[in-house]
Amino acid sequence: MPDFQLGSYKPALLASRRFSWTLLPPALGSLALILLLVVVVDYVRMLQQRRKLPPGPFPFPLIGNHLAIPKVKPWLAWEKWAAHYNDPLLTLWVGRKPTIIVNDAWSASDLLEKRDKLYSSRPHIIVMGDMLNQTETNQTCAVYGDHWRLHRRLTHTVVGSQAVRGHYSVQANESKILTRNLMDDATTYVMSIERYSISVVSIIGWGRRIDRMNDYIAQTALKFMESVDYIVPGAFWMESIPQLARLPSWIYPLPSAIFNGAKHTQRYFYQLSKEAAQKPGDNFAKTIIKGQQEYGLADEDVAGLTANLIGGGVDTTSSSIITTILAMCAFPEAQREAHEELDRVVGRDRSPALSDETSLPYISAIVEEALRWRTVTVLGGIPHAPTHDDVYRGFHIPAGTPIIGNVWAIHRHPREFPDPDVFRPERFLNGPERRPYPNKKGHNAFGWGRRQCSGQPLAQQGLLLTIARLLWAFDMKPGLDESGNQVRLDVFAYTKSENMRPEPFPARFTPRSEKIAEIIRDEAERAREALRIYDGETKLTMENVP
Ligand code: HEM
Repeated sequence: MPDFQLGSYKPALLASRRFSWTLLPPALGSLALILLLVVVVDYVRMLQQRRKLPPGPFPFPLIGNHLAIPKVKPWLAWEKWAAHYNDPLLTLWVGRKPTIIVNDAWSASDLLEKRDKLYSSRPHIIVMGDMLNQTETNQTCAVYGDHWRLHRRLTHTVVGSQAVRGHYSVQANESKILTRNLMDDATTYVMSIERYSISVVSIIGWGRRIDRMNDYIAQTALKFMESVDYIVPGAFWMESIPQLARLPSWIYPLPSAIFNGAKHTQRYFYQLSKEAAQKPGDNFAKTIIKGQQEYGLADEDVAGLTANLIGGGVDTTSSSIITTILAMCAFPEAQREAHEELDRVVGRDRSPALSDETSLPYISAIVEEALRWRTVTVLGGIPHAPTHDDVYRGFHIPAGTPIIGNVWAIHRHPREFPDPDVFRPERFLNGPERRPYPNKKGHNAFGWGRRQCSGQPLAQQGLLLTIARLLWAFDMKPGLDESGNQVRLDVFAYTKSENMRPEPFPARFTPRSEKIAEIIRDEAERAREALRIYDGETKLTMENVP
């Protein structure tokens, strides 16, 4: 009779000087049996834990709901699943661990705003965290604690509400150039908007203006931003089975390829910051490099702090502007109201200025509605996680559980936003269309509680001044097809990225008068002169970084 006990085989195997194949099948059998037992015990644990968690699809052992999670725009399915289970909270098993998806504003606020002392950490993230070497060194992924606080404080010095007043003229000048670019060539309006967003943060971060869209840093930045999709549950097997990330590279080369690439990118951003520190004038990189020793920052921390200006601020801002253009083309009555307000407050003989901001409530409402209507960060950026176990509505939420706000569902809930796909700035005016919402702002485009977007003041200031200027300048209309007919716009045609934006659509930007066209040209020229102090090239590339 073969012996199926691994324990008794071990000495036999070791003692045997010549390997005997006859021993292998029973040994493997025993191993398989033990593994099976481990899996069964673990599955029983999962199922017991599941009984105390919010509802959700039934998980498989080891892989949980990995196969059930749609690989494209999963937020659409989660909105439906929450309705199916009749609960705004939904549990998904990413491998052996639960993730909670929150599908309405009030539950999200209960957890992430009212209990923000508990829910302001981040879960252990394998790909975007460990693989990209960001778990310890980047504010976006760092766990709640002193190191994260230091990062947040430093970021605040450059994009906090006080600091951003100092960036107004850079944003205003770049938006004047953007307006002229749209007037001159509507076919490249998306690229012009991206150049504008990158240039603003590049000047603030490294003191260097981006003049061309094919600029090396701009292109590197755009590539860098693609990593935002690494966070979507179900995107990587490694997230479901973290052990895969520890396999030797000759078996599974992906983890080390990602890690080495990330280290290289961090070296690049560090060197870029060191280079910027030598420039005349102020920039964020200079401040951080100067304080590196005093704050005890590793080179990777410096890279993270500076690169976050791009990672956080470029795609988000560009996509929100493009969304607003889509809304203006698709909902001309909102555009008419905006023009009426601008004509009344600003007139057509000068462009809007900082002092007009408080007198343009409808334009402000357009910005808020655009952030609500098609929120760029459709899953609220990066998941939160509680630092301790918690009980909410009788559910037991273990420490470290990823909590994802499904902003797609939250911002389209008909209770808060009737006819949610209709663009109605009136929702954000203090009139009858304003519905109760758990926070004063009336939406969560910038996240929740202590973790909410550090760059919000910069983003809001830039969006308001840019949208006001574009609306003052142009009649925005859908582009024309080959037969000269206006194209039909699809307000649901959005990319599948977690930082979503409209699929490309043609648009026309017609100056609202001859005089306005003249002002656009004149202001752009003067803005270009004012920004000349930030001109300059860098020889540093990813290929030659030391
Ligand atoms: C329309 C523009 C923007 C939107 C919609 C947006 C949205 C978000 C969201 C949803 C989060 C996650 C919040 C949470 O976890 O609760 C976030 C975090 C963050 N954002 Fe933004 N963001 C924008 C612009 C910016 C800009 C301009 C910067 C910097 C220049 C920036 C830097 C950051 C940083 C550093 C974090 C991490 C905060 C932390 O974990 O402590 N963002 N953003």
